Amino acid sequence: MSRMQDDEAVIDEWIKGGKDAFVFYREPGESVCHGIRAARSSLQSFEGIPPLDGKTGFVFAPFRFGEGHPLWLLPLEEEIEAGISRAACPDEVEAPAPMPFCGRLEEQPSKEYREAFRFFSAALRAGDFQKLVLSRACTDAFPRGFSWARAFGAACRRYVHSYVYLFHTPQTGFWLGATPEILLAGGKGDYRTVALAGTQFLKEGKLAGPWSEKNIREQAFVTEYIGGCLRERDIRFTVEGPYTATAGELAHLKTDIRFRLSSAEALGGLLQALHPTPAVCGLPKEEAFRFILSHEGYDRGYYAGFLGRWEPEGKTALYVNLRCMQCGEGAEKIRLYAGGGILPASVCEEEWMETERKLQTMKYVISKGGTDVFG
Ligand SMILES: C=C(O[C@H]1C=CC=C(C(=O)O)[C@@H]1O)C(=O)O
Repeated sequence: MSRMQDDEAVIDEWIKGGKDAFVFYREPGESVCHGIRAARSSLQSFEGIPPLDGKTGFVFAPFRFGEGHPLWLLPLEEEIEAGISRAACPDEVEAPAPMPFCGRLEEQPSKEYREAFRFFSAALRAGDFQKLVLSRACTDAFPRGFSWARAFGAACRRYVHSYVYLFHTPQTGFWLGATPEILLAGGKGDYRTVALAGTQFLKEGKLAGPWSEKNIREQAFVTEYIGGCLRERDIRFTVEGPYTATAGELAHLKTDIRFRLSSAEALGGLLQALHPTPAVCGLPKEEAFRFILSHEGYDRGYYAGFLGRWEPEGKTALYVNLRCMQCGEGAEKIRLYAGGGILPASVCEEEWMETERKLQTMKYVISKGGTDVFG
């Protein structure tokens, strides 16, 4: 593994170098980022999780397999480490420095969102589901002089508690995200996952009030589901939480769940059971998954999928693909994604505003990726 100086310079070099596929990622709290690149010919794609057994690499998986969204596996052929370049301005540091709003918050839900919400809400009130996650996508223009490398650097500096990544293949185009949610991480038999749900917006770095019943219930569903998955497999676990965890200008309720796995083979089966968690799907899971595919009204693609290092005999660190954006090869606009958990008592306008706030995570990064930076 070679060592280099500055993340933005390396990323620029890799993009210009024309290598087919690469990823840069920065683990929460780390001060270095890691890069992996591979030629198109050594990229592998699979239609599900089971083929991952016995393999290693960097995984990029969709919410739903099929429909032109396979799981991509980048072999660990060429790896580097790079330092994160320093903050150019003070707002590029997570709270307490307030984040400037990037564009207007759209207060009125779109027609499509309202319609989908109506369906989701009716099914919840009829008692068909305990919880459903409704999400949406929107587009944004590239600012002048936009650079993926600069955007990645800004995300690393701003979202220090999140997993930040920039992924590219010719088939997927660019994806960039800053996610607060671990799906499955660990090594040498010791693993952990989290139950993350419920959202509040921070005011000057602090919670605006106590957590509502709705948020507490929404998060407890996730903890219960994960606990059930582990119990079914006779895996003993410990639980810590829920406690408040921050992600940029947002706060969530989080429970840490730790356990031991005696064999590396068990990891694939557990991953299959965990994905998609009720933090991005709903309960009961299979029915909620089908309901989302039929009624959400758009294709999530790799949003709410998962990504990260997959080394069952070494270190595995997979995250849920939240607070992310994408640009297909040659496309002129960026597509951003956000969603939120809905319960029977949820209010359309409030849920919409939650997605607006979540979208700010990437809107900030987009604006920082341009040459006309504000702040
Ligand atoms: C689905 C998303 O967030 C999940 C993770 C944390 C809090 C959530 C919530 O409050 O609804 C969601 O479950 C998203 O950011 O798109």
